[in-house]
Amino acid sequence: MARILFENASKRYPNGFVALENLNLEIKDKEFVVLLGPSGCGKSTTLNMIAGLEEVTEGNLFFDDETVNYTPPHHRDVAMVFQSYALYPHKTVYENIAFGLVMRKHPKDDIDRRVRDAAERLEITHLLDRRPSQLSGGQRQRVALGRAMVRKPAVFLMDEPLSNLDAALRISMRAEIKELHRSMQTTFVYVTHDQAEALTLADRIVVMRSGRVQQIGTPDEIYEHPANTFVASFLGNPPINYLDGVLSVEGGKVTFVRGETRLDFAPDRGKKLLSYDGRKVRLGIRAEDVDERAEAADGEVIGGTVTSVLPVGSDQFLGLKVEGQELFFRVNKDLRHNYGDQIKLSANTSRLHVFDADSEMSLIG
Ligand SMILES: Nc1ncnc2c1ncn2[C@@H]1O[C@H](COP(=O)(O)OP(=O)(O)OP(=O)(O)O)[C@@H](O)[C@H]1O
Repeated sequence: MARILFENASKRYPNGFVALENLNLEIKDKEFVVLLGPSGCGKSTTLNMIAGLEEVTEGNLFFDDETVNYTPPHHRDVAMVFQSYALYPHKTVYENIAFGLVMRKHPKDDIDRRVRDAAERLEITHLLDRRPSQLSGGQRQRVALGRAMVRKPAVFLMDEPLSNLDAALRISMRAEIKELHRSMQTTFVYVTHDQAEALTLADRIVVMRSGRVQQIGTPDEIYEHPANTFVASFLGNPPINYLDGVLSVEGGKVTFVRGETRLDFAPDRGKKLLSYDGRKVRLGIRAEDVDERAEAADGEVIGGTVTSVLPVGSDQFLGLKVEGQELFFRVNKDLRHNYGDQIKLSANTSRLHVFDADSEMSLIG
């Protein structure tokens, strides 16, 4: 059992740089939490603090009800898988997986049982006598996972474990990591800058920027209700589009206005905006939240000139110049468009996002 709790926790490196500021985060027992954010935002620092590789310089870190601020790594019951795999090159796969248990002086037959059990689950039994140099990247990654698995840790920490793999393997390994979490019934904390990885793996995602948490929530909450433009932009492919304009409220109807473009918010969205008449806002429209109908209703039309048509399998990315700004949408590939065409798309107004123009915080939560 392991619940992890950061309470007002900060990390100041010896050179004075504050890599993490006032983190308050509870990771529940058996939860799969993904720390997501751009390079340098403090993800690895947070993970290393859980592992005990970095000290908490302010605040507290608890495992269950005990402070572990000063508990050394080997007393924390955590196992960590790194991006680099960190395998011993001169040891066989078997010896690599067994290493942690040998160091802890486990009985030989127990070690053998655990190594073979992990190898079987990871489908690498036939590789047990090989050395790391004789393995593919995906196989090395499995060995690194096996080494962590045999320890049966209370907390499993992973720092970008898939980023050295090619795209196809990354997707299949994601499924394996998810299955591993299900079968191990252990707390997982996973670091990545890859939004797709976070959305597929996490029970909850912690979005970070410059050492500060931006939002904590389920993948759905983060995607559907981004707290600010940073979070909104970080998830979505192609990224969310923005148009700056003003809100107009008339007779209970809330409309976004920018030049000729007028979009009426669907009532459920609009009711949260009734007090914002005249407010300068940044409208967010996700790439997939448009469709093409013969007649888009008034208050739903996004019209513009086609600037690019990029097929991506069953869909296409469509560049559209709207009010002097280039927006990108994802539409069905069967829609035929050419560069320079004047077209009208219909916005799904129940899914529009709206942010304050200055603070960039969501106005609809
Ligand atoms: N030992 C250190 N001394 C000073 N600053 C450090 C040290 N280690 C990391 N930093 C800084 O702290 C910030 C956070 O680093 P961290 O490794 O946690 O980022 P990250 O989000 O994991 O990034 P990446 O995805 O690139 O690994 C960075 O700006 C980094 O330069």
